[in-house]
Amino acid sequence: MTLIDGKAIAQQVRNEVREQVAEWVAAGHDAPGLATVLVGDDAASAVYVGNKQKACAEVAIQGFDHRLPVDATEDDVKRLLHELNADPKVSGILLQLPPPKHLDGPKLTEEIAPGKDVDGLTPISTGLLHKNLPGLRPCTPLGCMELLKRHDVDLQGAEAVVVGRSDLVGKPISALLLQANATVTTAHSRTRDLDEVCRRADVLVAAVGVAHLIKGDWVKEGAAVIDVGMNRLDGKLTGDVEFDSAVERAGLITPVPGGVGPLTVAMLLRNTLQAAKDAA
Ligand SMILES: NC(=O)C1=CN([C@@H]2O[C@H](COP(=O)(O)OP(=O)(O)OC[C@H]3O[C@@H](n4cnc5c(N)ncnc54)[C@H](OP(=O)(O)O)[C@@H]3O)[C@@H](O)[C@H]2O)C=CC1
Ligand SMILES: Nc1nc(=O)c2c([nH]1)NC[C@@H]1CN(c3ccc(C(=O)N[C@@H](CCC(=O)O)C(=O)O)cc3)C=[N+]21
Repeated sequence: MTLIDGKAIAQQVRNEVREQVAEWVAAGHDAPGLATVLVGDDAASAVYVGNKQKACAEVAIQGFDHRLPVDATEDDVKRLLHELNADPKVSGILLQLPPPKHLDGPKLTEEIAPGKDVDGLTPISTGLLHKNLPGLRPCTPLGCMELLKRHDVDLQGAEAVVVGRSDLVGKPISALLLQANATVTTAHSRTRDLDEVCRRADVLVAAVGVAHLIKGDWVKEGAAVIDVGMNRLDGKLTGDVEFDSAVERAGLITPVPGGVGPLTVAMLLRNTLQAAKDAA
């Protein structure tokens, strides 16, 4: 059994991005810029945004940290997003989700210019993904693929099961696995016999948000298990997979924390550099 070290792989990716940013700047271009937009004062979201800004600084991407009050209106957010769309120093824009309840996150996301959509969540980016055309892909799904790639997991003809079908995670992961020639099943809350479906998986991705939903004996012997879930259980961060029992059967598995999470941030940096290059 191999434990996937997400922190170490994320560090490798960040080192690569730092070198590529340095080359880009040395060639006479402006440093790429990432604008994060946080509406309200949700503590967890503030931590995530803070991590993203720190990661930018580390690779010499310019960070623009925008905070709007919890009572900001739809027009306030749209106005800021439009300003950022027009600002040549801003290569990428990330609207932290979810916003306060009175705002519609997916609808506001649509205001982001497709070329600056480093989260890969606008309908244009989604369309490009599903047509396998060049574009910006969502960061967490990219991070999952990077982990599989760096561990040489053969996806050709592999049985992949993704549990979860959200626009942010489940659906785009399924699309990327399909493009990599896996045979993909996307399971969700209405899926019958979820345990049996999971047992088929050579590659099992859990993106649900229910602590320890996926039991150890649902894991096929030797499978690669990617746990995207981030759940608080008894004050501790834990995944969607019952790790202690799954580890007995998996060939390869991500821990939570220290698995997919760090890759999400690293892929955001890579996307920001890509956006800057595509805009030049
Ligand atoms: N590591 C990282 O970087 C990131 C981690 N996350 C984490 O990933 C998890 C998923 O996030 P997200 O996709 O946004 O969550 P959503 O709540 O948007 O989607 C959850 C999905 O899981 C399905 N589901 C819910 N309950 C069950 C069940 N009992 N059995 C089978 N399927 C079920 C839902 O099905 P249905 O569609 O039928 O309702 C839905 O498709 C969360 O824990 C989140 O915190 C999210 C983003 C990044
Ligand atoms: N527009 C938008 N884009 C996102 O990508 C987005 C979002 N909104 N809203 C919320 C989710 C969640 N998310 C995480 C990113 C990194 C970690 C992460 O770095 N986790 C670390 C440490 C976590 C900790 O210790 O608290 C780990 O797993 O090791 C977790 C979760 C991005 N999201």
